[in-house]
Amino acid sequence: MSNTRIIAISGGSGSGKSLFTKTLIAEILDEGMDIRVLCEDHYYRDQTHLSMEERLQTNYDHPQAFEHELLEKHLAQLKAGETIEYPEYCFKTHTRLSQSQPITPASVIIVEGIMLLASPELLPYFDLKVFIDTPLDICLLRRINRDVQERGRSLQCISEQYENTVKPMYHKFVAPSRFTADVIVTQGGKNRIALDVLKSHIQQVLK
Ligand SMILES: Nc1ncnc2c1ncn2[C@@H]1O[C@H](COP(=O)(O)OP(=O)(O)O)[C@@H](O)[C@H]1O
Ligand SMILES: Nc1ccn([C@@H]2O[C@H](COP(=O)(O)O)[C@@H](O)[C@H]2O)c(=O)n1
Repeated sequence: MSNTRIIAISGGSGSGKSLFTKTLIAEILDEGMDIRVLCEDHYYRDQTHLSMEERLQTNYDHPQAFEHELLEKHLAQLKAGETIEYPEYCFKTHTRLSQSQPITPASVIIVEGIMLLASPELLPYFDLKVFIDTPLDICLLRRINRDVQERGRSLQCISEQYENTVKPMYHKFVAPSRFTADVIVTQGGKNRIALDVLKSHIQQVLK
């Protein structure tokens, strides 16, 4: 049986999943531990066959927007001690890139993403499920800054997407998925006590 432990970190867009995960990973790697991180965003479906206009119509906040079949396969492979080819995704073109990156197995794998806990097919892979619970207005403010600076979006495009898909899908899929979590974290990516709790859990697992 595999000793690999998979930790899922979920929550709304802008809730602080990436910051929480990056902080955790940096501190754990500093201590020389064996850990990898996967981001659900890399598993958005490829859309190279669609026009830009069609890509802009896609609902990126629905579980079907992700190729969860591939993520599931990769989690099974990592558990089985196999190396995976981790896809790359571009938020500016809304497509998957042609290159991928090999990721070798490790004792602990952290996966972060909005729909992880809303996807029943993925739940059996997770040994620990964490939900970052941040009020939606704070998520939106953070998302505006990030999407303008890093994802090449205009304010108009951000507000239309928020009204049409991000907000309704958050209420339909993401918010209810918190009830599947083992741990709920408030205050986003800067919750020092939650980071310490997760770190000591991982240290226990790796003993
Ligand atoms: N507790 C926090 N306080 C202030 N800013 C935060 C906090 N958590 C995250 N952020 C910032 O908010 C933005 C979105 O956070 P991020 O971790 O990328 O969210 P997610 O991965 O959930 O979409 C980033 O610029 C991040 O640095
Ligand atoms: N082509 C895409 C793909 C996704 N999005 C948005 O990204 C959000 C999820 O990523 P986080 O890092 O913020 O968790 C999701 O809410 C999608 O709306 C996009 O805008 N374009």
